[in-house]
Amino acid sequence: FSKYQRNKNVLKRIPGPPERVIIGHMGIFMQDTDSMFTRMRNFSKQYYPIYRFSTLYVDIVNFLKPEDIELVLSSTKHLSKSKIYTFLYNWLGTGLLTSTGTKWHNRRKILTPAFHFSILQQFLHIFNDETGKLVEKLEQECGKTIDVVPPVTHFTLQSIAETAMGISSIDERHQKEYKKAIYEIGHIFLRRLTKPWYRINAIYSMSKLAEEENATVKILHDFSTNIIAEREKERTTNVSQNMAFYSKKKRLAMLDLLLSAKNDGADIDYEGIREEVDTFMFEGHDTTSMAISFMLLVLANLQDIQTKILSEILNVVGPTKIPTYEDLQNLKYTERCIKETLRLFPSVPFISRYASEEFTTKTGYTIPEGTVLHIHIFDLHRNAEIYPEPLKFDPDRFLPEQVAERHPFAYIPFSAGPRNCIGQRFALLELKTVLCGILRRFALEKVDDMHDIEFRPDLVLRPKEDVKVKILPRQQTVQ
Ligand code: HEM
Repeated sequence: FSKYQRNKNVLKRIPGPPERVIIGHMGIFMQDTDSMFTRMRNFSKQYYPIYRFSTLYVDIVNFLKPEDIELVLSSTKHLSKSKIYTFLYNWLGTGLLTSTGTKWHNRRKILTPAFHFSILQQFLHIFNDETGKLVEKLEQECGKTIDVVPPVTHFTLQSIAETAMGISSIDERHQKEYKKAIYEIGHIFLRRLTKPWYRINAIYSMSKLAEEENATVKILHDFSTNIIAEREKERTTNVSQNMAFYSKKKRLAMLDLLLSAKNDGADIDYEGIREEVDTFMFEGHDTTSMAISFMLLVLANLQDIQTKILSEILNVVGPTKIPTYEDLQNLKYTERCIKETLRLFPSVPFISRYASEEFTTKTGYTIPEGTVLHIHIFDLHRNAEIYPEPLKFDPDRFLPEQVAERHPFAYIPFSAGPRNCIGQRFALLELKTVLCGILRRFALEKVDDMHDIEFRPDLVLRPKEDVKVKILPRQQTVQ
């Protein structure tokens, strides 16, 4: 890399000379995607608090300071996602994650009630049942070291299918195919991203990679189409039971809400429903799966934290009782540990927007319209200026008095502002439920050091290798 100024208008210090500009030559794109994650971390350190990454075809400004991040995320002007999200269109269409403008606004309005707390309360028994099944599965692994990601992913996939989609279960074969396709689509996305010539649709569509993408998307779409068909069948054959399931206020879970909206003539057709099913199946299982897996890794590493969480669970819920919604709300220490896990291991490590008009950052740069804006959640959360000893796992960082001292945009695992994560309360509830189930039955022991974990670039924060934890039967002596 050479560090120099390319286009004075793109990133302009006010006052003073332009700086902090990296020009990427083609060499970077030819390198393997493996080192990309580490390279991004190095740039963030070297060029903090803001830098421009410039290539032949795009200018990206990278934001690392909460004050600047707030400007982007809280604004109603920069709500559009950047061009890289268009690489997901073949699979996700323009569902809630990828859409813009009126379409996004209307969909968000339709879908928000599906995550109301009265709906989430009704999901709790599903989280509890699925936790029971996960615990049974782990029981067979007692005494062994396992990669926790596969069983946890099975749990989160089953949970999102049963809750948001209202499906009773997904058979093992379809689950396997779907999980494999999700890994593949992430890999294809990355390979396309790092090859500039694949930005030109005409070239990409003739490539071997596009062929691979189409085959993978077919598997993913078959999966979502089956879910919709199954739910439609269940709705017509089981009307009275369905009505009893939902609250008297007639709030519906996600897929039922969309099917009803379509039947009532709202502006959504079958394709529209499928893009949301694809979006929510993915966002609703992969993010939580990584969060739970990293949480188990942290607890296996830090016995004192594990003991304290278990102690809180035993005091608030008890040794065997199935947790109620209220119990879970009272797990305050556990919640702080979940937050600290998502600080160190944010399931979505970066997000990207498009500047729809010129603005000036708090750090003093003019960002012209059309610039791609990258927000590095991973680096923000590990910034030593904001979080002293950033690698230290310290749940007290989330005590109200400590939170009050930080900038509100210093912690954004669920993004923030109008386009924040619609599923964040769903995720917290799921995480707390599964922790209750696992920690009361098993003691987790360290295998790998949590700070030795290396990541690979993907749609979510993924480890390069397994997340290994040793599972032992718990002697419930902690009080
Ligand atoms: C620990 C778990 C989770 C984390 C860390 C997380 C994080 C995020 C982040 C950072 C975004 C912003 C993405 C962007 O701007 O590109 C987002 C958006 C979104 N999330 Fe989550 N998420 C989690 C769980 C969930 C769950 C459980 C669901 C669904 C049940 C969900 C559904 C969505 C959707 C649909 C969006 C797009 C929202 C919009 O643009 O209006 N997420 N999530």
